Amino acid sequence: MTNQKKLKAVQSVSGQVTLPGSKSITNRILLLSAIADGATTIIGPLVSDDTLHMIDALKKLQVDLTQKDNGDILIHGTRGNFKNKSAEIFLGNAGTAFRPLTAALSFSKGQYTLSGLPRMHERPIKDLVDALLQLNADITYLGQEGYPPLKISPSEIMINGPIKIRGDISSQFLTSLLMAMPLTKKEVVIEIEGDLISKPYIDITLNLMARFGIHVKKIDWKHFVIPGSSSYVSPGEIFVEGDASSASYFLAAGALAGDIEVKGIGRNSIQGDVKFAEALVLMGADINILEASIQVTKVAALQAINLDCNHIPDAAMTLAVLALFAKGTTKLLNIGSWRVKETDRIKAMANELRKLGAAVTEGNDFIEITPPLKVKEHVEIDTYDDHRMAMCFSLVSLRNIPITINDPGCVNKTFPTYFEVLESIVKT
Ligand SMILES: O=C(O)C1=C[C@@H](OP(=O)(O)O)[C@@H](O)[C@H](O)C1
Ligand SMILES: C=C(OP(=O)(O)O)C(=O)O
Repeated sequence: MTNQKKLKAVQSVSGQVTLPGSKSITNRILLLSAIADGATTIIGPLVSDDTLHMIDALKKLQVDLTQKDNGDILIHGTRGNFKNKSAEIFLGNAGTAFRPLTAALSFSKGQYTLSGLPRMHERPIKDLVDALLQLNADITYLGQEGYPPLKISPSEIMINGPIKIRGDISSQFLTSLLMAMPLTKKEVVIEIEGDLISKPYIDITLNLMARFGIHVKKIDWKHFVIPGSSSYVSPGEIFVEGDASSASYFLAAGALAGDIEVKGIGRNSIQGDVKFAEALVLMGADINILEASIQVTKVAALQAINLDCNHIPDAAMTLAVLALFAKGTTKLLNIGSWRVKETDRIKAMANELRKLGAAVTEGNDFIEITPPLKVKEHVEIDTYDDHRMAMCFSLVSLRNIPITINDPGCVNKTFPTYFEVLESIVKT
């Protein structure tokens, strides 16, 4: 039987929410700490399915990693030389674990298989593998060509001129290559072929690499120059800021139903998804971005927007649900990558918004939503094993509309305590 979360109609919300750590930052720092020189204490990491897959993988590679009682993680770096030279690694549906490990393990002179959940095996990886093959990496597809699972075998990595990589399906391919390249200790130029999507995630990568001592030169988003003869050095302690994509649900909750302060991200966040706050302002919200928190208050009337969302692909899903309560037709553009994420998110979003009464037009890389006069009550929302579908649609309840979320456990991918935190701001 389907597991369900029945959410009651809620009139208003208020209070403070402390965000869990960022998934993108946690998984990058876990890997960087594991391949750096020295010991790193990671303060405030996210503990969720996606980061546990990275943690388990590193443990399998015999990285000395300790999860402390207070949640911090201590890692003794290997300088890129994993002790275990033969492992079968399962990574669920964690893109931020699968993609970055692919390049790092290709340079590790070991015999590894990388596999995941069936959906991971439908998510493309060819552009990353093609880039690594130019370097003489030995990678073979164990299933369908272009997709996981992968077999990685030992090889002599060779660099002859710039490495070309495509970045129009996922930015995680470039992130993977960037993070692994310093292991070669050679100066390398990475050249982007075609368009690069989700650029702010590359800035997270560059920022964190710099924290570990590698300063990459970015030239017009086309070329990335990685310095030679330097290697990653642990910063000792490193703090994980709150997850900006997770923040979007509570910022939206405030805009829909009350006064909310979201703690854990703020003015100096390194995550592109803080720009979700700007999209909310376009919809009419009153937002105050402070040093370490963001405040939002209920909007009398939300306005529809027409927005290129390429820079905030994850948080943009939250806008699609807000569109149900906005005046006019909302158009979210340049979101083609939604089709190859946890599910085909354009299709899933369109299906479920229609169940609530919205008129939805889907394109290859856009979605257009016109709200109904009255959003339907007691609708059962399917979540497609996509955490963001569950979290986004839970927001409907905050406009006094009871709703049921099917298989709510999918939130474990990035936010295991999501429904408890949501409950904590509900005013009865
Ligand atoms: O690098 C990252 O941490 C991420 C990049 C984005 O993926 P794409 O680059 O595939 O859009 C994003 O959707 C994902 O949740 C996390
Ligand atoms: C796309 C996402 O995840 P992944 O890191 O698996 O790509 C996401 O969290 O929305």
